[in-house]
Amino acid sequence: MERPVTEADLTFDHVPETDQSFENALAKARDGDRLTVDDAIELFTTGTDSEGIDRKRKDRVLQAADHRRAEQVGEEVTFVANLNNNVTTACNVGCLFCNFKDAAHTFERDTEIETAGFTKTPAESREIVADAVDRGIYEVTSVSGLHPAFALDDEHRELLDEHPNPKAVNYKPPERYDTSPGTYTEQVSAMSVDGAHVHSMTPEEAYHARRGTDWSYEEVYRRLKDAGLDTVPGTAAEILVEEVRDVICPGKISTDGWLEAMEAAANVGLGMTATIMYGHVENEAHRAMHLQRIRELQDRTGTITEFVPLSFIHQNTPLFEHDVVSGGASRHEDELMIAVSRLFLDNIDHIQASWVKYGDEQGLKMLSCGADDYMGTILSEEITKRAGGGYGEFRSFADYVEMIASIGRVPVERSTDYETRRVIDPDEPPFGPRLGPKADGTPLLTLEERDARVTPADD
Ligand SMILES: C[S@@+](CC[C@H](N)C(=O)[O-])C[C@H]1O[C@@H](n2cnc3c(N)ncnc32)[C@H](O)[C@@H]1O
Ligand SMILES: Nc1c(NC[C@H](O)[C@H](O)[C@H](O)CO)[nH]c(=O)[nH]c1=O
Ligand SMILES: N[C@@H](Cc1ccc(O)cc1)C(=O)O
Ligand code: SF4
Repeated sequence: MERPVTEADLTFDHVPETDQSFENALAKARDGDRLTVDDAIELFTTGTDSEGIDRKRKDRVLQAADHRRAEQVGEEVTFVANLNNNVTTACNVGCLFCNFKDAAHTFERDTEIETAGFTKTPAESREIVADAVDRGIYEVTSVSGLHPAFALDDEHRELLDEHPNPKAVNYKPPERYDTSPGTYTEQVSAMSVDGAHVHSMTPEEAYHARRGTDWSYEEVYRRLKDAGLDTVPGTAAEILVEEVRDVICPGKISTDGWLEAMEAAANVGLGMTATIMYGHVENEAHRAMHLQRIRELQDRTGTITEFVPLSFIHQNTPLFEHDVVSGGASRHEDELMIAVSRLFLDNIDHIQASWVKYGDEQGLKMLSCGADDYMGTILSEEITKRAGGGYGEFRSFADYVEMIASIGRVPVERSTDYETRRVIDPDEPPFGPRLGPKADGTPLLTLEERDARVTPADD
């Protein structure tokens, strides 16, 4: 049954209305012309001239995107041997789509409440990454809550300790907490084990890492790069339109702030991904405007290696629990999101299909709707799982090769920046990984499989 939508009620200035026609927009997409926001709205809605998604028109959009993918990047499907290591769930930003966070006061020493979350010290992060590097991974993705004790580095810590109003800058000293996350630079350098690629520090985290100072984002990212940061995850983007952010994440960095931080990361020579988190309160006009902001950013920087559509996982989130939304995107909307991203973002080579969000079967389908990257092994997942997603936390190279070969495409192991690639022959197991400092072709196993291997038999 449809749940009633509450009053906050979502009357938006931007609505999916255009002077364009679906057929014109599709013709432009097929010809490779640069699409406008109106064109994208027509493709997302399969025509604003009719209600709902028209299946036949949708299939034509997906075909155009699949065709563009083949022209632009060929038949290879890439993936990476990586680990997610999130440092802390402590966060007070209060995004209404998020259930990853735990209220920061539950982590304090003198509280009666037992926290449901976690914080890792830099030494703990290092151990987790070192163990995964031994298993063959070579990238660590690390995104975290904005723990009030986190500082960029020792100098930032001193400034925060001397700040006249620490509360105003969301700071409490590490002594107040059971476990201290240390500083961002300590965490980044701890995770750079044996040259593992560190993919971390979203614009929202970079904002936290300069709070209470007059440092530029360039200054922050430069220090992080010196500590071992390699690339930046373009999450925290959500929908880059203020009227949507006002509803789903009023406490978060603004659209302009996000763009400024990303441009600064690019200016100091860091590569990055970009994302959209869709399927909640936004409409097709917002999705199209978001794509335009990403395309303009890439025109200025050229440093975005891939675009990752993140389908909103609704089950355990405040937006769903408070009846602001009645669910996430439909399968048709998911497919159109991938396809229109491919057609609109003519300056970004790779579109990722996230199996964490879509599952294996639908993730695989996305590879024929415009996507050409199939994410990574990740070994651990907290954000989607806590939101109620149930598609698991690990894909082995054997799974990847089997799935990709089953749709007649070519499995390719890649580095995070796509600079290094290894084409895998599905007839030549074991499949690896092979690109990491300790990756020798031994298959990555689930922890259970690994334990079963090293535990001697009882009898
Ligand atoms: C959980 S945050 C962690 C990093 C940092 N706190 C930040 O906001 O950038 C990372 C991203 O996860 C995504 N995310 C969070 N909750 C989600 C949900 N319920 N469904 C889909 N994506 C979600 C959002 O795009 C968010 O920016
Ligand atoms: N799409 C999701 C990712 N993507 C991260 C990738 O695996 C990889 O780090 C990136 O391609 C850079 O090389 N990670 C998640 O945890 N959840 C996702 O939905
Ligand atoms: N997709 C991001 C990383 C990420 C995405 C979603 C998550 O839930 C967590 C992390 C990137 O590749 O840059
Ligand atoms: S999305 Fe990030 S900033 Fe927002 S509440 Fe979740 S962890 Fe905090």
